[in-house]
Amino acid sequence: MADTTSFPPLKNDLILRAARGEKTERAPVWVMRQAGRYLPEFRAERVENDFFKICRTPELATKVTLQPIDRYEGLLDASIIFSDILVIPQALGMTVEMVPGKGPHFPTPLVVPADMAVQLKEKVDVHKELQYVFDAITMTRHALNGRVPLIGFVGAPWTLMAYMIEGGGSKTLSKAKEWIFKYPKESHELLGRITDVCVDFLVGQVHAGAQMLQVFESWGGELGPHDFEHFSLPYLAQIAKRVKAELGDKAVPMCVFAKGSWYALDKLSVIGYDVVSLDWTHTPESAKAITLGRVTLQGNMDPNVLYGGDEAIVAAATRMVRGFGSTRRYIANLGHGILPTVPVEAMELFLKTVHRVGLEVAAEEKAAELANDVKIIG
Ligand SMILES: Cc1c2[nH]c(c1CCC(=O)O)Cc1[nH]c(c(CCC(=O)O)c1C)Cc1[nH]c(c(CCC(=O)O)c1C)Cc1[nH]c(c(C)c1CCC(=O)O)C2
Repeated sequence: MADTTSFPPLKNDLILRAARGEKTERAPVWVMRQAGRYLPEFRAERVENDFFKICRTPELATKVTLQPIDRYEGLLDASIIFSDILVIPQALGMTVEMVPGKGPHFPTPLVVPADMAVQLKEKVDVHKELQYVFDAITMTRHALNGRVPLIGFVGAPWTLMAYMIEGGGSKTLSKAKEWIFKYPKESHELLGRITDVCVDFLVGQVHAGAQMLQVFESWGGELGPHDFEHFSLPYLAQIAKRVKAELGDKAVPMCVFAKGSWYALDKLSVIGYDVVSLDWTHTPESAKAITLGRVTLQGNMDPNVLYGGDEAIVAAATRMVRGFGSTRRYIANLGHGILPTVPVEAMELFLKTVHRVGLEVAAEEKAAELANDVKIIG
């Protein structure tokens, strides 16, 4: 049994403090999909091993999780466990393949509600189906040696339901949407069943060593405001509340990323998450005005800026950190995952710029505070 009781002490807790709303010396930074195909060392690993084999082999998942931490030594303030949101449909009994160059593929997606009874397990024991993720988390926590915190994650119920019905990526999500409009009751049943697995899985990840959690509602923005409120938000809320209740004093900060759901930002800031991750359709000013310090904001540079050359990267990253502010309730990130063909140097420049500007802004804030104190005393 892996040791989940005595992890090495944490040397950099910036992201945890930022998530809890405590002051930080500078904005912490990490990048969604930071372990992945833009890294030559990851591509080399993929020549040897199938995607889900890496996920299921704790030694390999640990190795790949650490690749960006080692390459960008001192520049990343968090690691995220190497896995995929689609391990939950697998745990529910579905077959998912990762087709190189194409993405995920379900050979037998759910077509009509009656398929649920045939294809999905009534009860999922996450310790039986997903113990390999827990083992990877525990092993990675030890291997990280306290350098940065380790983030665990799940896909949100609507996004997972959509994959399970579409059978893979889709431009319109018309099959998944047909379900919510034609079979609303059965859709809620499916969302509820996925939610139960998400909750058990997140709780298990924390017991295994995850120090922060992120819920990916990658297809949130495919739903309009009304449907988001019915088919996404209640399940996101349930996940935060149930995970925190089950963990009690072991609870860790939780982050929600509902890509495209700009209209839901106010509601997302009151459903139990500590952090709301933003895509690039928000300005820092409007996001701050809507959330009013109730949550920490994370994000949100357009990942495509990393194709724009040095000047564009420095300009956009600077604008982002200056806009959000560096020392309170902010975690720097991209507005979605880093893309597979981004040059490794572009990522490095992004991280270095966030550090440099973050420290500058922190120093300016300090100087302004001092000036204010002098005024008050004087
Ligand atoms: C929607 C989604 C998926 N997976 C994920 C999401 C939510 C985030 C988002 O919206 O981008 C989440 C995810 N996927 C992966 C991670 C862990 C690695 C990390 O973030 O550093 C995480 C957090 C590895 C991965 N997941 C996948 C790869 C590439 C697979 C390969 O090597 O062939 C990696 C490194 C495959 C995957 N997995 C998925 C897709 C659509 C694809 C193919 C397209 C793509 O690569 O972006 C589903």
